[in-house]
Amino acid sequence: MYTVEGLRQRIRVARGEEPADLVLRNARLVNVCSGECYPADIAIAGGRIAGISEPRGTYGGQQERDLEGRWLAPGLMDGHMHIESTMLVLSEFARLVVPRGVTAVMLDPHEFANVSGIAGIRFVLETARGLPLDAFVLLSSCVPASQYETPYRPLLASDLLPLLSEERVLGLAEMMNMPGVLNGDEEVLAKIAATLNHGLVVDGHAPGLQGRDLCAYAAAGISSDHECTTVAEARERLRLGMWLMIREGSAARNLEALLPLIQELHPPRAFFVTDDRDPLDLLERGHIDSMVRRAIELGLDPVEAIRLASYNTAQYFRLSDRGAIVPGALADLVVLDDLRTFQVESVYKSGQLVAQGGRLLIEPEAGQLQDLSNTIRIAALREEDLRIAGRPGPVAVIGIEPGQIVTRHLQLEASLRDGEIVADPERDLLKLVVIERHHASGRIGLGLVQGLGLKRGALASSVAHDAHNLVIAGVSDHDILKAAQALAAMGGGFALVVDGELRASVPLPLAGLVSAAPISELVARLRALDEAAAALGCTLEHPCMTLSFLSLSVIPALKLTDQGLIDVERFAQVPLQS
Ligand code: HPA
Ligand SMILES: [Mn+2]
Repeated sequence: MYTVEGLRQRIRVARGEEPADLVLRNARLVNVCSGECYPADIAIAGGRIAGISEPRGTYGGQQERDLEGRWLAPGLMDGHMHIESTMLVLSEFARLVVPRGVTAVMLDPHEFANVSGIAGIRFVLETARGLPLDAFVLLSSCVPASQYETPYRPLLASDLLPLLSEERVLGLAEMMNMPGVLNGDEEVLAKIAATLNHGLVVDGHAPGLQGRDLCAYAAAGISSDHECTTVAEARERLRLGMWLMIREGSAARNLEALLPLIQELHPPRAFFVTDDRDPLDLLERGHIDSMVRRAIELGLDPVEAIRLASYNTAQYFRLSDRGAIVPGALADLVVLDDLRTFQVESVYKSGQLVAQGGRLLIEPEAGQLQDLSNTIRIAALREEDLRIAGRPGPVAVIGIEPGQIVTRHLQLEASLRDGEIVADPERDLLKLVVIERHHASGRIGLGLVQGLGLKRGALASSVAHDAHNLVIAGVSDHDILKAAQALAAMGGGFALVVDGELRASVPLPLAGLVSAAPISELVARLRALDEAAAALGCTLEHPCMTLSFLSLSVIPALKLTDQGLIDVERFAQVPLQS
């Protein structure tokens, strides 16, 4: 909020007519606007940068700090992420990433929106207050992701319209419904038009789109894409004036493949995003800081790497008062012991020292956690509800691709017992079920999956993109049922059941997606579950992450939802045996 008084103070401080609140002396300023690094003093007033002078210059301040020649960079920003993938509430997320230099994130809360509708989006807006980082929201554009998934309730343009005026809302989130755009779907275009009329941005999600369809997608006002996996795709989008979001998530990792294009074109319309980082990855690899570090390791100029994680992101979202160390900008600053390895010594948010030596110095407000618990509502189920009648011959099987969210569409010989299709652990064929959990309808999708490796028991998750019904893979119907009941009792999360007993679990009681627990506790339980699953033959490093994407009906090739088996390439529901 600008005031006459605030502007007047900044002018007088910049002219040296009154002391700054804080002067950072003897810095090596990383200037993302000019592309240079040079010695400077920085005068800060009212949380913003007032003036910049030669080192040991004439600015004086109420507080002064000699940075002793350390580098000073703008605060880092993540231009597209889902807080739900971290399984943390925003206050715990901030505790982890602010000491790494992150001062702003742009969130798409579509997981919360699928489970709790508008209340889910408002939950994120509420818990974004009082944090030492700025959490912005882009409104979830595709709830449900497709007509083949059943969320708590669909979100219409009329639902989103009131939120477009919220201060922290920057636009419409990833428009996954490409057919809806190209076919001129009324609801889809109404959401886009309302967003553009508010002067806000519309994020894209256009894997594989090209040529005239990509032109049409861009002509509809969609201005970015984070789904590029090749230089050719990225180049085509840059040529059309779209902004290139370079993604490095826990599963989808595109930085290394796309960096040669950045080194060739140095495009101003590109910036870093993580999309989905799980808590283990956040702890072990880091956040956007790890992308800056990796890009520099791969040969990118450090100033350009930092610009891709700060200034460019701010420019895309039309946030002209952040992303660079220039007069008038927010004093969101990162002090670095080393530029090339991006070793953070301390972090300032709006001119306040908020982190030093890897620790947060202020206690983030947890925010009132609106009641997003008790969101698992399933009907009373019996083992006979899980039975699959079958006959000898081929059956459709979802083939897991380790480390990917895409799957293969397999046709394998069915294993039968008494006229029923059953799991066959010797062939790594498990039964896969998706149980509708929003309205206790009793609807169940039934299928088979290969690639988990589990030889006994059942693994269950209430994180099941995007509608987040319960997805469970298991050897016996008894354990599958017990695992569903265990999830309901926890209010959601992950559960591993063997011989009817709960062997390991990770409670995620907020919407069945997130926990308010500290990351250390969450990571300990995730690791214990991974180890217990490995002891039962599981071959994937993080099986629950993989399990959670087996129901996503917009990512190829074969997926299972509460409505049944979905051939994503044909975009049609298909039988197990044709
Ligand atoms: N991550 C999480 N949710 C999603 C994605 C994704 O990549 N695509 C569609 N929904
Ligand atoms: Mn999702």
